[in-house]
Amino acid sequence: MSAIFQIHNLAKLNWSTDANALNKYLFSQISAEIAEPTRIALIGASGQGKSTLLRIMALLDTPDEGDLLVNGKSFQHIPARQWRMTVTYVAQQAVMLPGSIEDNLRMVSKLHGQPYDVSLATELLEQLGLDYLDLGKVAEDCSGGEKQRISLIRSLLLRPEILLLDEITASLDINSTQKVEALLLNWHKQQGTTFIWVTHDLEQARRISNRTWMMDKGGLQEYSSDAFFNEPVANLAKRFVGSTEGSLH
Ligand SMILES: Nc1ncnc2c1ncn2[C@@H]1O[C@H](COP(=O)(O)OP(=O)(O)OP(=O)(O)O)[C@@H](O)[C@H]1O
Repeated sequence: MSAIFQIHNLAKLNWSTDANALNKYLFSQISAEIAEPTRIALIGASGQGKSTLLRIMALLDTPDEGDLLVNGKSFQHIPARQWRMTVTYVAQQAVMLPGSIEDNLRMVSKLHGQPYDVSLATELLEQLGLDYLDLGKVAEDCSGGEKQRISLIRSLLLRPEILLLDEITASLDINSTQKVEALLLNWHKQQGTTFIWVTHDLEQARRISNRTWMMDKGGLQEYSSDAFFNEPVANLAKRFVGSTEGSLH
């Protein structure tokens, strides 16, 4: 049986035209395989290309070299819209579609020709503490944290096989962050959805993952989260090269 997701020798050229730029590539020779449903924390210092890698995985940006395969099929043979129903990106800055909150929740299913699951939407709104919202409210008028959670629900309604989560709790308070983490851990358990979650919060990375991918110096290293986070903090810090943002307490 094919792996759920494969990355083969992926590279993205550095767009800097500065002849003195240190590296030709933002990242290169990135390979990884997800053989079974997995919870992955993607960590690394700012500017390493974590968001760019996720966006390429969702075909929102193009790789300069290499291949991506979902269930054994290359991205070159799958229409982007179909690909994104399987590999769905949730952005850090949630963008609301025009219309109401309900329009937003319905619209994505409509765009992808899937029935709108109203009971699931209601359940997810409740689990994320959004059941107080008037669904007729203009989505654009919601707060940043509300938009973030609406956008996550919008993506979950597609029931993708792989969720790419880009710092999705960065604008949330602790209470809402806990709700998002609990919902996604439960969703993974119930639905077998793989997620790759970019976070700068190493405590969060430890809580939500069983594998850790670390981007550093243009490459990607893979670890078991148990092994990675059980190391002495000093070693961890050394591995987290160049980063001043890791916050393991
Ligand atoms: N071809 C490219 N595509 C995207 N970014 C590029 C490219 N070439 C150079 N860059 C630079 O590399 C960095 C990539 O940013 P990106 O958001 O992917 O990194 P990140 O690891 O997610 O950072 P952060 O943790 O700060 O969000 C940016 O500084 C961008 O200007």
